[in-house]
Formats: sequence, C-alpha cells, structure tokens
Amino acid sequence: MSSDESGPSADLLGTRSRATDPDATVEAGVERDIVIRLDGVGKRYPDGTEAVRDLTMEVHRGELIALVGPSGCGKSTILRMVNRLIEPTSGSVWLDGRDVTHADVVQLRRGIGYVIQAGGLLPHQDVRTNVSTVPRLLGWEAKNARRRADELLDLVGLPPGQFGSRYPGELSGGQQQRVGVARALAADPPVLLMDEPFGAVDPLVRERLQTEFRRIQNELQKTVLFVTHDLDEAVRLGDRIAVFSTGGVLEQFAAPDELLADPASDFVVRFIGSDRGLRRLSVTPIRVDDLEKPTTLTPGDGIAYAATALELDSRSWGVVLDATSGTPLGWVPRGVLTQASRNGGQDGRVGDHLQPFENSVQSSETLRTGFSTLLAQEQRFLPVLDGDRYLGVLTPDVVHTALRR
Ligand SMILES: Nc1ncnc2c1ncn2[C@@H]1O[C@H](COP(=O)(O)OP(=O)(O)OP(=O)(O)O)[C@@H](O)[C@H]1O
Repeated sequence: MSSDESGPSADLLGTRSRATDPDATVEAGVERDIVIRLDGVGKRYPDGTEAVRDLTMEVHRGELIALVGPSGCGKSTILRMVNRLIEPTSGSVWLDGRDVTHADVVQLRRGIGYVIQAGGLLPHQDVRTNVSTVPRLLGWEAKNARRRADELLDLVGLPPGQFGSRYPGELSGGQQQRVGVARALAADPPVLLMDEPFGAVDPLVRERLQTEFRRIQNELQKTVLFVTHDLDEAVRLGDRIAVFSTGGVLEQFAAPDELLADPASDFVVRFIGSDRGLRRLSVTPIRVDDLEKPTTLTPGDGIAYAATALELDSRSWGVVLDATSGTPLGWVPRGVLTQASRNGGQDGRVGDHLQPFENSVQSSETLRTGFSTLLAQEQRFLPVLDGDRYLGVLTPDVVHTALRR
C-alpha cells in the first residue's frame, strides 16, 4: 500500500528517501535494513527519576518488537523518545540511518504512526475525518484522503459505509481501537509506535484485534514498536521481545521462542513466570520428527494380518491410510480387530471397522493449535498433515517431549 499519486508521501523525516539520496549512505553509517536505532539513550526526568538508562537497541525493517516489563520500567518513555514526545537526556535516536535528535519534530511525527490505548480519537470528528487527519495535514486532496480513509477502514474490518460517519462515542471499545490503528496507518508511515493499543478492551475482543493486527502486519510489513503489559500478547505478536526491568534496563532482546526457552537472567525467569511451558506452546512449531508413527494399515488389509501387525506395536490402535493416495481415512482399535478375527471373521477387512478421526491439524501450525484441538476431542491422538499428506500423530506425550527439549 502506498500513498502514490494521492499526495506527498512521507518517509520518516518527510525528506528524500535514502534509496534516492546519494548523501544518505555516507551520513548513515549503519546497516541499511536497520530502521530504528537507539544509541546509548537515557532519560532522567527533572525530578531525578531515571526512567531509561543507556539503552542501545536496533530494530530491522518490517520487524514487530514488543516492549514488555513491569509497570514503570520505562516502556512508554522509550516509545515516546522515538517520536520525540519526550526528549532523551543522553544518547541519540536514529531512524532510517539519520539522527533525529534535531530533526523537525512536526515532520518527524507525521511520518510515524502512533496508536495509544483507547484509540486516542478526536471525539467531535466522525470516524472518516479522524482517519484522514494525517493525510490532510500532509497536504493530500480531500477526495484522496477520504478514499484512503475508506480503504483503511475496510482493512481494519469496519465497512466505511456503516462506520465512516459515526462519532467515536458511537463505537464499541474494540471498534475505537480499530479506528486508532486505521488512523495511524493512514499516511502509510514506515514506522508504527503502539502503546498498549489493545489494553482497554476485554480479553476476547483483544484476541481478535491481535489476530487481525497480525494479518495486517503480515501484509504491510511496518516496523513496529509495541508496548504491552501482556506477555502472551507479546509472544503472539512480537517477532522479537525486549524485556525491561526498572530504570529502562534491557534484560533480554530475543525472539519469543528463544526468550521462553532460554531466559537470560533471573529477572526474565521471574517475569515470564511459571507459565513459561504453556506459553512456549504458542511459539513451538509441530516437528515431524517428534510425532508418533503408529502402525499404518489400508482398508483392504485382512483383519487377521492387521490384528497381528498391531500386536507388534505397543499401541492399541492403528492408522488407516488410503492405499493409493496415502491420505488418512481413520483409525482402527486393535481390540475390535482381535475380537472380529477370533469370532471367525477372518475374511473381514480393516475397512469394515474403520473409525473416523475427529480432527486433524496441519504441520505448519504451532503446538498450541495442535494441543488445543487434541484437548477438545475424545481421541487421545490427532493426525498431522501437510496438505493431504499424513505425517504422524500428535499425542500428549509428543507435546511433553517437545516442550521438555
Ligand atoms: N513526567 C515525569 N516526571 C517524572 N517521572 C516520570 C514522568 N513520566 C514518567 N515518569 C517515571 O518514569 C518511569 C517510567 O515511566 P513509563 O511511563 O515510561 O513506564 P512504563 O513502563 O510505560 O509504565 P506502565 O507500564 O505503568 O505504563 C516511572 O517511574 C514513572 O513514574
């Protein structure tokens, strides 16, 4: 999505982009794909409170970084130093290879989307006007700004015909948050700062907003700093998570799976808490090597053969696959086959005793999806597929082994 002919497009500073600026590479001196760089940044408030101490961190293009930590550890201060709502007392902030400490603050902010809790909408302007505010400030024609606002409202799941002329007070909390996100995205800024953007809504709405925001982010690939109190939200949304302790001290900066599997300090261990194992479910992929591989049969196999084959397996059941395509058709319990075989049904076939699987899961999913599907059904096993191809079964033991690794 770009602002194309609609009006002047904003890069981070409202200036020429580095790609077309021959001086920029000289001036930059940093890796090209680092979009945000905090270099020894500190903030001491006039009353002596040290909110952030000597913070250095780099954020790559398209990354979503979740900032987490206990209340008062400096998360909001860090965020606001990036768009200079707060001035650092030491160090420098770089955006797209430029030190913005002395940049024009108005232009800087217009090039950075900012979403705060409860949307931060202007109450006396309708939704469409709220969303088109920044494009209008950037000089877009009214018609183009309006078209852009409608496009964004669609993107965040609020049909503009229904919601465009409502006022913020006529929206639910979740809808206000969506408008807040649409507004921050309106001028297509490369960087988004989000301060507890989904903090003011109930858990169910919050989860939906997270899922939708992840979808939008996958599409738009913004560089995002996202402050949250909620570690689960950080794990779900963050490409990397920065954990801070009081005084804005960066304790660990790592991908969610690494953070949960290998916390860098006692502080991080305490912060992650005893739910660490459960949280790891959402970031651990299903690994084919971990799956159980029970005996497989086909519907045409004779029951005497099948009963013997299952006796050689420690499990009391086998998986039935289509003989030609290999797609899973269901399962058979060993006891039923043995019984049928004893009752003189030697001519019977596995297909006569086939029981359907209740569910299946794709191997591209996480253990969390697999495990929760498993918990929602009667059977203690769940076939794992790659498209139609059968790979093995997920069981509680598989989950345990994967998380203990
Ligand atoms: N204007 C100010 N003057 C003095 N101290 C301040 C000021 N603003 C914030 N602080 C202090 O700076 C520290 C960091 O505050 P900040 O709001 O950045 O923390 P936070 O991690 O975002 O907190 P929370 O999660 O509760 O929102 C806190 O101790 C806070 O009291």
